[in-house]
Amino acid sequence: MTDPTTIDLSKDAAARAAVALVENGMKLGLGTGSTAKVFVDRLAERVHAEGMDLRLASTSKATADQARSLGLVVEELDELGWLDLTIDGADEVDPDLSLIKGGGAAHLREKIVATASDRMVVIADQGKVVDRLGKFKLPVEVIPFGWESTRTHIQRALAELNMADRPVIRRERDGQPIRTDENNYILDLALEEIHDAPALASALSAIAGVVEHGLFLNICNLAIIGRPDGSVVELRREDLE
Ligand SMILES: O=C(CO)[C@H](O)[C@H](O)COP(=O)(O)O
Repeated sequence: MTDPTTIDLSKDAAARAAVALVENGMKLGLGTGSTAKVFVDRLAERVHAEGMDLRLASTSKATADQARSLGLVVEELDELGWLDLTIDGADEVDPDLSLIKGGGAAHLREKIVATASDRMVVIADQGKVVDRLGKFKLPVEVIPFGWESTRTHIQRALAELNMADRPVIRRERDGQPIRTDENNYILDLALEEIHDAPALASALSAIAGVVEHGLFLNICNLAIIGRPDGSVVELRREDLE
């Protein structure tokens, strides 16, 4: 576990390294979360300092608002078509560059944007690197209509994979279910260890009412892991192949 006092330095190191990957003229996807927020801050500094010409799409309303507040122009993904690069955070990164995302309830748009990009780069602190996915609760975005039936289907699917859990609906402080940018609910799955992520991903995707789960498999090309001393470690997909 990373010491919380050093996390911001780690995030800043990862964000700065990611900003260095951005080239003038790129179409760029902006992620969501506290690490992505640092990246957008650093990106805006570089864009203004160098007069860079970028076209940007966002994975959430929150990031779009932040970027616009910093003087960046954010367009709809469909106006840009295909992106060169998306830079985003993650909740867990394993040695195969498989990810859990959705801690910020944005994984649906995050997955759409990342998979509409030539490359996805993850930025994170060391605390996100795990040997096996699953300690972080796996978020699953579901349609509000019939969500309790959807939860029952998820529970049955987990049982068939020898995983036991009763998914918990994510709530706001006032007790209301949180709503995603697409107005859906989030169910969080406390699985502890995911032994067969592709099987779990397929099982979840096959359930009516599930919009998207937070497993990102074979999507991330590079993970930049920031360290408190300002250095970074890079985990690359090419090194795995
Ligand atoms: O998936 C996400 C949002 O849905 C975030 O990228 C993930 O939760 C990491 O966030 P942070 O950088 O704040 O730890």
